Amino acid sequence: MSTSSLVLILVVVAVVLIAALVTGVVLTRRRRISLPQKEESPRSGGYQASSGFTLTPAAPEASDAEAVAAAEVVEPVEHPVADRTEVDGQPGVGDDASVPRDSVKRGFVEVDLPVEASEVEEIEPTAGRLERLRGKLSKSRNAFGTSLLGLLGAGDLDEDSWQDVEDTLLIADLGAALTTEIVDTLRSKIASSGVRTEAEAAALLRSVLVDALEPKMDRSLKALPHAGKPAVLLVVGVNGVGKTTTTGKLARVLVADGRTVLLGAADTFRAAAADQLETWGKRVGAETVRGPEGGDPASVAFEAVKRGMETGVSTVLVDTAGRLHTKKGLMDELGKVKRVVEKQAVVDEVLLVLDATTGQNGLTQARVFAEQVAITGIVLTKLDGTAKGGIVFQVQRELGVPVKLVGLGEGADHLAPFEPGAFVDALLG
Ligand SMILES: Nc1nc2c(ncn2[C@@H]2O[C@H](COP(=O)(O)OP(=O)(O)OP(=O)(O)O)[C@@H](O)[C@H]2O)c(=O)[nH]1
Repeated sequence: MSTSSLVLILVVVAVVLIAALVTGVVLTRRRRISLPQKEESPRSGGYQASSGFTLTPAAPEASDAEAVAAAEVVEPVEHPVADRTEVDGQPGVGDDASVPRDSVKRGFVEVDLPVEASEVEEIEPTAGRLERLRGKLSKSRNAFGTSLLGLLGAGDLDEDSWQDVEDTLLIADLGAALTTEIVDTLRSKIASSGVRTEAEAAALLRSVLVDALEPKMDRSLKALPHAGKPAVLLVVGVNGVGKTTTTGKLARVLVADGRTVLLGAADTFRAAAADQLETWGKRVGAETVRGPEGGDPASVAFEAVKRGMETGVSTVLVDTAGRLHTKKGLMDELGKVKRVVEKQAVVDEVLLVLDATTGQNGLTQARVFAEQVAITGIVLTKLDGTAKGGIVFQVQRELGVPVKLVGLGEGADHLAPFEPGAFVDALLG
C-alpha cells in the first residue's frame, strides 16, 4: 500500500470518528433536555424529605391543624438588608451575608437553674380575701340584702312590710329568735331616729346586723407554736361538709404567712381522704402523716403531732373522720383523738366545719359536736352555694363560738377569715 493510500485511509477514519463523536454529544444533550422536569412541591415553604416527612418549625402550643396550616402558608423571610456588610455590591455568603463579621460573638452565658423541679404552688395573698371574694356571696346578697334594703328604704313601713322583713330574715336562715330580736331593734331605731332616706336605712341595717354578729368575739386562729411546740388544730365535722378541703386551704393560708405545716390524715375511714390531704400537702410543700386504711385515727393523730414536734413545724393540722358506723362511734373516736393528742401537746383549736347549704341540719350537727368536744371556732363552708348566708348569725349565737373562717368556693384559695363588717357589706352589696 502506497503512502498516499495510507494517509487517505487515516483521514477517512478520523472523519468517521469525529462525526460519531459529534453525533453522540448531540444525542446526549437532547436526552438530557428531554428529561421530565421534577414537579415543584406544593409545600414549597417547607422541606419535603424524600421519604415523605414534612419538617416544619416546632410549635408546641399549636394544634395539629394549626401546624399544618403553618406549614402551608410560610411567609418569605425578610432579608435584613440594613445589616449587610457587603456595601460594594458583592454577594454575601449564607448567614455571613447578614451578620457583620466583626460583631461581638456570643459566649457562654451562666443561667441559674432551679435546684429541683417543684410542684409547690403560688398562693393568693391572704389579706383582704373576704373583700375579694365578696362576689361569691351574690346568692345571699340577692335574697337578703337586696330585698331588705328594698323594704326598709321604701319609707314608712306598715305591718305587712315588717312581716316581709321578718320573712326575709327567716328565709335567710337567721332563726326565729334572732329574727325577732333584729326586727325589734330595727323598729325601735327607725322610730327613734326617723330614717328617711335609703342611705340612712342601709346604714342602720348595717349597724344592727354587724352588732348581731358580735364583732368583739375573738376570731384569731390559734395556729402559732408556743412553748417550743407546734400549735395543734383539729378539724372536725360530719362527712362531706368540706373538712379535708378546709384543712388543705388552711395549710395554704399558713404557708403563705411563712409558717411550716404538717398534716395528719386521721380520717382513716374514707380511703381517698388521706390521698386527698396528701395532695393538698404536696401543693404547699407540707408533709402528711397517714396511717393504714381503717387504722386507729387517734394513733395517726398522735404520730402526726410527734412528727411535727420532731421536725419543728409551726402547726400540725389534723383532719378527722366525718363518718363512722354510728354517731356514738364517731363522737367517742373524736374524744379519743383529742385525749391522745393531749398526751404530748396542747390542742389549740377544735374547728367545727359546717356546710352552710344544709341550714338547720348544720345547727343540729353543731350541737352534737359541741357536747362532745369543746369547739373553739366554726368554719362555715359552701357559702358561695347558698342564699342562706344568715346561718352565720344563728350558728354563732347558738353555740356562743365565733365563726372564724368561711369557705367561698372550691378554689384552693377560696377560704377567708370571717370579718362581721366585711361580711355584712358583702351581703348588702
Ligand atoms: N362550693 C364549695 N364547695 C366546697 C367548699 N368547701 C368544700 N367544698 C367541696 O365539698 C366537697 C366535700 O369536701 P371534702 O373536703 O371532701 O369533705 P369532707 O368533710 O372531708 O368529707 P369526708 O372526708 O367524706 O368526711 C368537695 O367537693 C369540696 O370541693 C366551699 O367553700 N364551697
